[in-house]
Amino acid sequence: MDELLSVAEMYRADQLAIAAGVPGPALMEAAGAAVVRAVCERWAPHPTAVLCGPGNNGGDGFVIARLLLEAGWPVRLALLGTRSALTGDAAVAADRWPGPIEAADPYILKGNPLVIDALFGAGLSRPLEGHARAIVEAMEGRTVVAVDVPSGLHGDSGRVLGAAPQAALTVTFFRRKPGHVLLPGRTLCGEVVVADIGIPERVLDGIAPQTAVNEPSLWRHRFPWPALDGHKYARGHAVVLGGARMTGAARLASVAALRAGAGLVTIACPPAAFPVYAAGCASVIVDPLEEDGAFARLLQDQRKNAVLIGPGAGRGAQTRAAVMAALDARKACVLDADALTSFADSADELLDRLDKRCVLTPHEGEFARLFGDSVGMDGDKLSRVRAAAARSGAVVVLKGADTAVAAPDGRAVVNINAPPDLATAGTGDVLAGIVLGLLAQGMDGFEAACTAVWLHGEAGRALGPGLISDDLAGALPGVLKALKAQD
Ligand SMILES: NC(=O)C1=CN([C@@H]2O[C@H](COP(=O)(O)OP(=O)(O)OC[C@H]3O[C@@H](n4cnc5c(N)ncnc54)[C@H](OP(=O)(O)O)[C@@H]3O)[C@@H](O)[C@H]2O)[C@@H](O)CC1
Ligand SMILES: [K+]
Repeated sequence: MDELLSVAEMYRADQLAIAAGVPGPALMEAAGAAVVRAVCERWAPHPTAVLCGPGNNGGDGFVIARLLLEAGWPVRLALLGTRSALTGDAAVAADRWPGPIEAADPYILKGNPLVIDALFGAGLSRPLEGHARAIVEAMEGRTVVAVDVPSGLHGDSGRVLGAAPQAALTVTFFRRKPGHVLLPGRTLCGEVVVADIGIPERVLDGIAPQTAVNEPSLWRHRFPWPALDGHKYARGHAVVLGGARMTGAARLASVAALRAGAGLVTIACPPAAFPVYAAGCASVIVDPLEEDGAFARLLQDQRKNAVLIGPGAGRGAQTRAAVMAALDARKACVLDADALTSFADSADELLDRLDKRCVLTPHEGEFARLFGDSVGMDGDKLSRVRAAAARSGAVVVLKGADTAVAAPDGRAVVNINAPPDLATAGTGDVLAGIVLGLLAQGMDGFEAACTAVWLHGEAGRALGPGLISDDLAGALPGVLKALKAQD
């Protein structure tokens, strides 16, 4: 599993490693050596400027400078702050640096050296200002290797505090932090290498990380592959509420639910729209809702076990009533788009009714409308999605290029396989449909959401540039086949 450790958890990992008998200076030496290894694998000896900060990130810098010098590289080292202010492991590392210590001024970057950015790492505590900021800004346009994180990037949030350089390579230690995968951090890090510095894996038992990169090892063992003696009803009967006008959305979702493995999919729609839906995918059942209350009656069929409401549903009382009918019927639910926005003025009415079999799939705008009052929009993506899941009791998928998924019990993942080509109309409807198809097959809400987000990203990658949302479901069989081959 690819855990993501918060800054606090990373400090705890260091402490537990030291308590287990790995000396702090050995960790710093290993960290520096790992950076040098990664640098030497990518560049030939090259004039290099190592910029060291006042803490242990700077200590890593002193180790790096010494090892590069020993390897025959032309190295200059500059320190932000004074040598006498260095303490602990960083002071030990500085003692072992045989060369001069220059002041960290932009002039040290003259001649365009390779820059090793060891100014600030996990200990960044406030926005960069003044001198620190000036030296970070002077790195712009140069080849930067970041130690742990690009200085100024916060390891928990992925946000820039003041300024941060664009790195070509970031070498971090033991495990990545959320800031390496959340935007804009992920972009600023460039290539990320995770180095083993001798922290024993078992320290994770004492940390019990709740955050991970979304990858198949988290949920593959629960994927509902059809059984040889199964029949279609064993694979669930999913229902999609179709709207009167924006009919494409429900059609995209229904096909995606089928491709994700649902045994049957029904679109329930206004009678006037029946011809449009019926002319769609032949594998989808279309059921016109002839009279008031017809949707609730349709859901009385116990075999219909999962419901999607939102894509193209229209905003307002009718959609709110449909959501309440699905919740009253105790179905597994996916609520997306208009189903979320319809509760913008009465968020608590919805949030008080949800449970962990409900999956909400908002983008940032929908999230703001539903959770703006309870959770707020100031926190980073991971904190907000976690708070939203805790508030609602539901699984929340906060979409974007760095989609994050949280369960009400505190678990969360960040998804990293989605290509930018997925930023096109209708792809959210497909995602909601995949979640629906997995819920119908009995997957639990959090696992269904994580699986769906990953499958959606892989389908996007398989198609690449030029993809439109109509293509995505058709790419799922190839993605599923490759996933199955990993078993
Ligand atoms: N055993 C270990 O622990 C290992 C740790 N390792 C390495 O240690 C790094 C963490 O080291 P760290 O905790 O010393 O923090 P670090 O990032 O160097 O910064 C702290 C200093 O910066 C200062 N400062 C902060 N923000 C500032 C600002 N905006 N503007 C100006 N100053 C600011 C802050 O000042 P203060 O907030 O105290 O006033 C303090 O002086 C980690 O990223 C990894 O590289 C590896 O060697 C593996 C083993
Ligand atoms: K750094």
